[in-house]
Amino acid sequence: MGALFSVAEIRQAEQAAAAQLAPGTLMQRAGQVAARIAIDLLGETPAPPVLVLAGPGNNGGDALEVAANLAQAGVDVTVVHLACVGDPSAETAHALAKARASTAEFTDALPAGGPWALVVDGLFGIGLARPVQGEARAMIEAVNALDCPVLALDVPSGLDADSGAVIGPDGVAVRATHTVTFIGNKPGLHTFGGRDYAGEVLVARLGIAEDMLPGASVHLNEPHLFDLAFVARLHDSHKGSFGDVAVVGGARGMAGAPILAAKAALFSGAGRVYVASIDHGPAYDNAQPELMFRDAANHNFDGSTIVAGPGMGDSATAIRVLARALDGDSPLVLDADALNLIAASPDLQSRLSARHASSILTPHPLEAARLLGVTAGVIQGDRLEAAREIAARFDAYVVLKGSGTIIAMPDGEAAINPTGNPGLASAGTGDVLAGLCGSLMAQGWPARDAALAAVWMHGEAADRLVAQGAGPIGLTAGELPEAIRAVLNRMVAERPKRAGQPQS
Ligand SMILES: NC(=O)C1=CN([C@@H]2O[C@H](COP(=O)(O)OP(=O)(O)OC[C@H]3O[C@@H](n4cnc5c(N)ncnc54)[C@H](O)[C@@H]3O)[C@@H](O)[C@H]2O)[C@@H](O)CC1
Ligand SMILES: Nc1ncnc2c1ncn2[C@@H]1O[C@H](COP(=O)(O)OP(=O)(O)O)[C@@H](O)[C@H]1O
Ligand SMILES: [K+]
Repeated sequence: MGALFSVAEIRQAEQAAAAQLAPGTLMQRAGQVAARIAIDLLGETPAPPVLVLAGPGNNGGDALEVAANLAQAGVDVTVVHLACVGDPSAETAHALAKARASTAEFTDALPAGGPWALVVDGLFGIGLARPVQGEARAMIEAVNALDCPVLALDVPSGLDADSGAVIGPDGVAVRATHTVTFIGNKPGLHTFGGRDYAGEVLVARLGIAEDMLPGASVHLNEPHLFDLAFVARLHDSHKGSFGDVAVVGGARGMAGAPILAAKAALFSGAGRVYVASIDHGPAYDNAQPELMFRDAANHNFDGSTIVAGPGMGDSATAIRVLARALDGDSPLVLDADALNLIAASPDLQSRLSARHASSILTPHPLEAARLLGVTAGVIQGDRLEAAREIAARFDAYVVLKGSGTIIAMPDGEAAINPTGNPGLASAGTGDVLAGLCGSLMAQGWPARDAALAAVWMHGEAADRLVAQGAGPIGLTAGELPEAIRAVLNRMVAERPKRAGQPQS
């Protein structure tokens, strides 16, 4: 469930399956299933024509199969086919002959006409090797200017199915409303540009047996991955049963960031929440008087889960307190300035690598870039690989934030998060996520489950707020903790009653 496969893994499965089938079977199945989806998308509306774009390779072959199937179903179809330089594959040649023999109308250039009821994008799939240029590029730009549903076959043309990056320094890709992806789901449809370019993703296995695909090391982040960690509360419990969280941060001028993290910890069930301020912090927070304020330099963190970084700054005190936190045996969440300080200090890096207790690192792409000594562009170019590299380097759980957040485990497993929306793109939402991660660990959750669940619930909370009209425009970080509380309580209530300590 939710497995994601690299292009190399899909290619292997495709070859193994094709060897056992009559030539062209997989392409015909792809054409049939995509045509059915196209007909569903057309709905009841009679008959503006469907435009099918067929590229030079086998993705184009799929598109030609779709065109033939749609024509056979009585749909008015126009096909633009970009012929390949050499000979097409035998199955593509066969699909071309079939489409030519159908009622589908072929034209050489993108017709100026329309309106189209639907565009089917079969220009390029997983075989795209370089940036799209020339005629195909002009077609993609024209399709992106249309206001109709677009069904991409396998992958939106121009998108890298492994990474979610548009191929090329100045590349273009089709912005689809729907993508039917073949054989197995692909990571690039769910992270970085993937969510914007792929739209709704449907997986068509093409009848390929599960055992033809390798065991996946990457999955969509779904509740079944962290289900066992949800526990109902016993009546016979007290605040000490649910752990202490200490948020370390709040240098001068940045006192709000740790308060947001602390509020998230409080609203997600931590028993006691402290804000340990780097500079002299407030005595208390009028809006959240449950929070206890301490001076970080003198605070004893023993027994607390530490969330270090929100608004922490780079003072000598910040470095000293961070070194102490890294050396201790408390579970630790490292965010924001804590990550920047670690990136700049080989000494702090070795303290992090040497930890025995769990650490969750929550970098955004620029913080990840600093940790690896590269640019944010390099990180975004392969988010999965970047998150895994940081996890391996520091033997830690890594949450690489952004659209399609990656959660990478030190053992190489990874997940891509499907919840959340651009309402989260505002200051402070990352502080809330860090506080939530810390709170779940303080309540006894293993770091893996805490990272997966925190990211999922944080996004789900934002999605619920948007559904209520509180975003995406103008959604504030301060609104998230209450929405997260609702998500968390619902998750616990909906699951089989399991009281006591979380299990994994
Ligand atoms: N062979 C089969 O039986 C099956 C093929 N399938 C489809 O086949 C696709 C993969 O097919 P291919 O390997 O032929 O690859 P694609 O069709 O994705 O693209 C490769 C073709 O595009 C050309 N090309 C690559 N980059 C280009 C660029 N920037 N500008 C212009 N031309 C460029 C190549 O020379 C080649 O002709 C999958 O994505 C899937 O849609 C699936 O239906 C599964 C079954
Ligand atoms: N476009 C988006 N879609 C989904 N999630 C997003 C988007 N933009 C930001 N987020 C999420 O919002 C949070 C932002 O965190 P961060 O960049 O650290 O901000 P800050 O430091 O201001 O709190 C992360 O959880 C990130 O994954
Ligand atoms: K495509």
